[in-house]
Amino acid sequence: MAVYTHVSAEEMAALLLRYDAGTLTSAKGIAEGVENSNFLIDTSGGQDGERFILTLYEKRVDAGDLPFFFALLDHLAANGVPVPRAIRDRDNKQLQQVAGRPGCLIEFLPGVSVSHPNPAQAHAAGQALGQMHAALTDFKLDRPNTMGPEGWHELAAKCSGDLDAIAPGLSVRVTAELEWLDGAWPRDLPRAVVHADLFPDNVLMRGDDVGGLIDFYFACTEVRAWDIAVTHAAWSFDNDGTGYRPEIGDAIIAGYDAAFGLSDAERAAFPALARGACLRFLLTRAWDWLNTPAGALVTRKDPLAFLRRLDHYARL
Ligand SMILES: Nc1ncnc2c1ncn2[C@@H]1O[C@H](COP(=O)(O)OP(=O)(O)OP(=O)(O)O)[C@@H](O)[C@H]1O
Ligand SMILES: N[C@@H](CCO)C(=O)O
Repeated sequence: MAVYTHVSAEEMAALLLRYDAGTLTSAKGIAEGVENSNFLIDTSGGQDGERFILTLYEKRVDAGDLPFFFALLDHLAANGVPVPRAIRDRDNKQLQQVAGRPGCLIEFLPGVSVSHPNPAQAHAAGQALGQMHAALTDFKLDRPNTMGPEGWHELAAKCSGDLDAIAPGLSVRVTAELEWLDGAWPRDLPRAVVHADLFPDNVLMRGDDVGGLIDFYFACTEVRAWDIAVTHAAWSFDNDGTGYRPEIGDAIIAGYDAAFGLSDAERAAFPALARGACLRFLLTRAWDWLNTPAGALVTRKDPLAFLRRLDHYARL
């Protein structure tokens, strides 16, 4: 369960006083996620009550980047992409301090995250990613990718020999992969702001349709086709990283093609982009595996599930 910071009912009630959102009727910590603390908040607002998400930013989110993320969500929502906006309080402020941390009240979107997507859902997710990229072609802000090629080197150096405690030989494998990616990374492809973390748990489905895209806190300026590689790697395998599901991978690409499309150069670079995606999640999961505080209410994610995906893309 991702709740790193406890927020008392009194603190939540006091926060709600800043908004035209009614008074607190219930609050629950949300089980999913590993990065931030999230709470489901119900209030007496509206005709039949209103529902919100309260997010407290932890770990990898730098509070200085929050204005970028909020502007991105506002831009996407204004262009018809189903994303949750950060709500403005009566003073027009989106960013708050809650229980000593940066936090924000966010629109609640209906839908569920699927853990074993079907091809229609994968097609819809690929299409939603393409629509998001289309809507971002005129988005003017930039944010460097802290989880890009340079970040992988830094993270690998910080984990160093401890990687072998996760799996014997992992350290050598990561070093070899970094070297390969240094040579193969396609630096000349078009760059844009990308989501960079569009896992199934960040897509809220309503049946086979996309009801919402959430969790933009790794969004950054990067090779745009990296986003489709991340999404492909995240969706197209069983959760433990075995069993590539070609019908899912193909549906993701087909959905994306229908909404935005990949150039020949982007298609040619796909194996390298996908290997970079796998290394990114292997390394962040490995770091978390080795460093999650014992008392945190969080379920660590398996780094080796992305080593197995990496093996798949390396065979292409
Ligand atoms: N705007 C929203 N509307 C509805 N549910 C939401 C919303 N934002 C978050 N959630 C719920 O909270 C869960 C955790 O949110 P989120 O994925 O943003 O957390 P995180 O810790 O940043 O996760 P991750 O590990 O994927 O980076 C989601 O899986 C979803 O169930
Ligand atoms: N989506 C990521 C967590 C965010 O870095 C993972 O599953 O490892």
